[in-house]
Amino acid sequence: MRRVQVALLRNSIKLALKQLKNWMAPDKAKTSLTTFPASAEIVSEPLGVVLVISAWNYPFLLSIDPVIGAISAGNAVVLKPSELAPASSSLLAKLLEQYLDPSAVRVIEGAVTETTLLLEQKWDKIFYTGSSKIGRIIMMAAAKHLIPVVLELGGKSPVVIDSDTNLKITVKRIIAGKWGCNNGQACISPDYILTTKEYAPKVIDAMKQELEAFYGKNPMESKDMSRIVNSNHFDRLSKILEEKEVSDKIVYGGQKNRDNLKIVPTILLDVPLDSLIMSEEIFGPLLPILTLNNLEECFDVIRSRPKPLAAYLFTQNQKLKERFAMTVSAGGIVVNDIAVHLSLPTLPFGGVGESGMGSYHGKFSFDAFSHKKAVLYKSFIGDAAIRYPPYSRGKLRLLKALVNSNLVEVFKVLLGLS
Ligand SMILES: NC(=O)c1ccc[n+]([C@@H]2O[C@H](COP(=O)([O-])OP(=O)(O)OC[C@H]3O[C@@H](n4cnc5c(N)ncnc54)[C@H](O)[C@@H]3O)[C@@H](O)[C@H]2O)c1
Repeated sequence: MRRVQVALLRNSIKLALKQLKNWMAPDKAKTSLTTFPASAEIVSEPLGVVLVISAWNYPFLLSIDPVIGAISAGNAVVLKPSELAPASSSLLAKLLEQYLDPSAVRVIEGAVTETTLLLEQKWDKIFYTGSSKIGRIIMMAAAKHLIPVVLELGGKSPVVIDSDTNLKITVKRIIAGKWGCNNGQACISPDYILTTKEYAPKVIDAMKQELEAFYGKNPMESKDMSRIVNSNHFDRLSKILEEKEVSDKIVYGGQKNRDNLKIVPTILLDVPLDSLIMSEEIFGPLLPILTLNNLEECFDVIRSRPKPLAAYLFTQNQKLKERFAMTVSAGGIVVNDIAVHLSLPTLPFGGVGESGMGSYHGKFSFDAFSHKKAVLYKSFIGDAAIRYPPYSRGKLRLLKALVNSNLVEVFKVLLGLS
C-alpha cells in the first residue's frame, strides 16, 4: 500500500509541476454595459498559512496530497499527521524538514492535546481528513476565528448490485475495494451492500468463492490481510459484531484474534437497520448485505440516510446507471468499480453533507487553497454623468436599463423615446 501511496503522490506532484502555470494564470471574466469600458479577471491568490490535519489510514497520501495543493497555491503549511500511525508521522516530520523549505512547510506531531493547541491559532484555512465526529470539533474551533475549512470525512458508502451484472468481476472488485484496501479501513471502502432478496444468494456464493481464492481457506493466515490499526478499533469492531441480532447474521467469516489484531473478512445478511453496524461507519472488514424487493427500494435506502462519501452500482443496464448517477447524492459515484475515482485528478474528491465539504485532487487542490480574487480594471474614459447626483427620472431610467444590460432601452432613453 505504501508503494501505491507513493505512486499516487508522484503523479500529483508531476501534474502540479506541469500545470501550475495554467492554474495560476488569471481567468478572463466578461464585463457588462454597467462597467463599460473595462476588463475583468479572476486572480488566484494564496490564502496565507494553512493547517493540514490528516488521518492514519493512508498516512503519506492523506498528509502530502493536501500539502501539494497548499504549496502549489503559494501557502505556507503546518501539517499535523495522525498519532495512530506514529512511525509514518515521525518519518514525515523527518523527511519534510530535510527536503522542504522549513519557512514554508512544518510538521507538528501529536495527538488531541497538540491538535487542540493548534486549533486555537488563527489559520487562513484548515484542511482536515478524519471522522465526522472529530470534524465537528474542527469546525467549531474554526468558527471562533471564522476560518474556512475543508472537511474530508467518511461515512457509510453503499454498493448496489443489480442482477444484470457480470457477477464474477463485480465480486472481485468489491473484495479488492473492501478487504484489499487496508482490510476495510479506508474512507471509500464499501460499507454495506444492497441487492434484491432474489439475487442475494448468488452474490453470497460468489463472494465466498472469490474470498477463498484470494485469502485461502484460513484467511487468518493470509499475508494479504491487514490487521486492525489498534486495540481500541479492534474492540469497537468486536462490539458492533457481537451486538444482539447481529452476531447471528454472519454468513461468512467472523473469526478474530485480539492478540494479533486480526479480523477476517466477514459477511452478514440482513442485519437490523437500527443496529450499530448499520448506524455508524464500519471502517473495518465487516460487510453487511441488505436485501430488498427491488432496486428502487435499494436506492431509497441510500436516499433516506446521510449522504455518503462514495456510492457504487454494479449493472449493465444503461438506464439504471443514469438513474443512479442523477438521483443518488454522494461525494462521488462509481459505476461498475470501487474506489478508482480517487486516482483521477480530473475529478474532485470530497464529500457532501455528513461526508464532508470542499474537495481536492488535481486543480481542485490548487483551488481549495486559493482565494479567487475579483479584479476589475477601469480607465478614466467614459465617465458618464448619470451615475452622479442630482438624479433625474431620465438618469434613473438609464441606470436601470444599464444594470439590466438592456441596450434597446438605453438607446430609447438617450433618444428621448422612453
Ligand atoms: N474523506 C477522506 O479523504 C478520508 C480519508 C481517510 C479517512 N477518512 C475518515 O477518517 C476516519 C478514520 O481516520 P482517523 O481514525 O485517523 O480519524 P480521526 O478523526 O480519529 O483523526 C483524524 C485526525 O484528527 C485528530 N484528532 C483526533 N481527535 C481529536 C480531537 N479531539 N481534537 C482535535 N483533533 C483530533 C487526530 O490526531 C488525527 O490527526 C474515518 O471516518 C474515515 O472515513 C476520510
